[in-house]
Amino acid sequence: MTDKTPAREKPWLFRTYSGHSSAAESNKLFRANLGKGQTGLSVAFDLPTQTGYDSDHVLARGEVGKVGVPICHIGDMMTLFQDIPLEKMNTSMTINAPAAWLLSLYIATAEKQGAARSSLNGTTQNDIIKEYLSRGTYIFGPQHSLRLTSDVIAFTYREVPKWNPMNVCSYHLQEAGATPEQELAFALATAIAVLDTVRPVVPPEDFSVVVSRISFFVNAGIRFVTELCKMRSFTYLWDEICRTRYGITDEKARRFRYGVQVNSLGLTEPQPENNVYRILLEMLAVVLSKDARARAVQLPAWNEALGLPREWDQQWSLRLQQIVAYETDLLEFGDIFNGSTEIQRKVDELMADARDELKRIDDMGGAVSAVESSYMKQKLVEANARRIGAIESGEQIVVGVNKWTETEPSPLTGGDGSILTVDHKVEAEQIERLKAFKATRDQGAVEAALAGLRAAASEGRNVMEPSITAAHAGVTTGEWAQTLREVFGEYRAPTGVSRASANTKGEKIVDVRAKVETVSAKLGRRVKMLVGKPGLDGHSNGAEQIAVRARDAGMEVVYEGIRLTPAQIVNAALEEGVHVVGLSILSGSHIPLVTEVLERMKAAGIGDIPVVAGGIIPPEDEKLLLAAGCARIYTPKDYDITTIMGDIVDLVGARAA
Ligand SMILES: CC(C)(COP(=O)(O)OP(=O)(O)OC[C@H]1O[C@@H](n2cnc3c(N)ncnc32)[C@H](O)[C@@H]1OP(=O)(O)O)[C@@H](O)C(=O)NCCC(=O)NCCSC(=O)CCC(=O)O
Repeated sequence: MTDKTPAREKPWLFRTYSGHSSAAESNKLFRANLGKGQTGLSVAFDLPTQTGYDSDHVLARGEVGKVGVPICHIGDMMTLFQDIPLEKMNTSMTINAPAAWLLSLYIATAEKQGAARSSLNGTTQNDIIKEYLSRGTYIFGPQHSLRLTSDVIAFTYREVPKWNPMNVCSYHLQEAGATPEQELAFALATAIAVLDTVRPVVPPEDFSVVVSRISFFVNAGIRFVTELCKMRSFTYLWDEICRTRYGITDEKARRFRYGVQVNSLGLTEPQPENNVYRILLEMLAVVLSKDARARAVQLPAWNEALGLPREWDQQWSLRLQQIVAYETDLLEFGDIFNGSTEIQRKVDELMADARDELKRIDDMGGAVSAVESSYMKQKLVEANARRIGAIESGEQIVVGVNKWTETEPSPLTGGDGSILTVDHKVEAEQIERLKAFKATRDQGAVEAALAGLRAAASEGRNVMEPSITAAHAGVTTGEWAQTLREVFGEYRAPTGVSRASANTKGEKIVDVRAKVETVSAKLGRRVKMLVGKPGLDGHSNGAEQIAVRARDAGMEVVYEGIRLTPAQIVNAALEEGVHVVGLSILSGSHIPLVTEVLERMKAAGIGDIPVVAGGIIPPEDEKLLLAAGCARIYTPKDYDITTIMGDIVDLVGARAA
């Protein structure tokens, strides 16, 4: 270093998406991560918490503490942030349908720590539109959900002014297969739907501040030059929308502020060490251009396609960010792409396509109509089908997957313990703690708080203050959500599968179609497959692609969407008279859920119908499931769906014979 070393920009926030098992375990993990130089926290909640159920609910079975931390009440939240002063932290909470509730617990916890609401920094994800399209943790219908989002926004801009009440997410759309143009258009259409909902409920003079608090959560895939251009396009388009649609004159209020997690969909199970390169390239897309730089980054771990990452795996990802920020000279430069005609050409192209798509959605009546009519979902299912088709045909190269698959044995993945496994005991222990907590509550205060919440929800008043009162009174996550379920009702989003066409090409699908005809002739009716998603996991891409391809192969397909109980799936198999059942589970709860389906099928007298399962299933679990009676297991390495279809028809054919 010399005297001439230029001043460095402040780096973005460093986070890792973490949380599992229990509040106490997750607190330990948070403090360890902060000790390693992480500058913010990103909380992963388990699926029961994300869908508004307490750990002792029947639907929570097998899911407690799996993909995140279970938070049932203020006691759990206080444990989660024990010895972490919230007034000094910048916390992201990936919470959507019950965002108002988890924010209330967070505020109540801060208040117990002696911190003022106004000091809090952070983000509640709170983007329900993409839950219908991709993540699947919605509870209520679009109108009621947007009203809750709008309540959070209208509350925070006054009471918690540094809080980001929502992150409009294009991240999960890319995980569902979205093209860069779709990511731009669908996310911006979502932001418009939210602002159009909140505009009438805030005084006009406050609207510019409200707009300035809208922030985004974006993805970055491996085509990193296009992704870099996508980020620049987002910045220009958001500025344009704020100016022209909302008349925002303050330039600062129009800034495109975004956080990032880079792509998980493209991480490979074969030769997983190569994912480190992918993650670095993807990160460059969001940090290289200063004028469109991410303000917060979290990176997936190299082994995410294998299972849950361990602390060391997360540390390796954090170190990658630190090397880019502190060892390279990146932060010493202004924008290194301004003036590049090639970059601008691509940006203009992306913006033109995104504007066309935005106009189409606007003409349909906006993002909510485009969800309800299943337009957006169908487009995503089709885009993902094209992506998978290109990998199958070899048109899109994925190193180690469809090319250069030969490999030396990896020293990183050998033996047990190369991924994190959550102890099965955590569920029972969490339920015990919940029982003990409930026993200490003032029941009168709980009931009064729930009555206050119900009244606010049904009378159209902001639910935030009553929710904070409920948090202090010891109301649980399940009680809060159940009260609102009773007022708003529940919702099932369109699957987008019935109208999506796959149009698979190549000889292999022609062979499978012929096989389906032969087996159907033998059966005397068309081969019929049930595609089921048991449990609370809402990541439905796999199930959708199987359903679409099975239909393309000539099968009749029953797919009723996410979050079904094993009992409902077995009922559907009986009623629909299917010949094969395919189950998809990505949350790690495959053992209890698949075995329950198998047992119930036996009990219902249809135990001879073949059951196949797909998901992130480690080899040891694969053995257990095959021993329990599962006919086939598919994991991310089985990327060729047409081959899977061939396999499935063979299974049905063998049974028919
Ligand atoms: C978008 C942000 C980063 C905004 O955060 P903050 O409010 O803390 O930041 P900020 O104050 O807006 O910005 C920080 C600094 O950058 C400056 N700044 C911001 N935007 C700027 C811009 N466009 N141009 C120039 N400067 C800018 C600000 O003035 C400020 O500077 P000064 O400091 O000088 O004032 C946030 O919402 C966030 O962290 N989002 C990501 C959340 C996340 O990680 N979610 C994980 C989801 S995990 C997930 O979904 C996993 C997958 C799954 O579960 O399915």
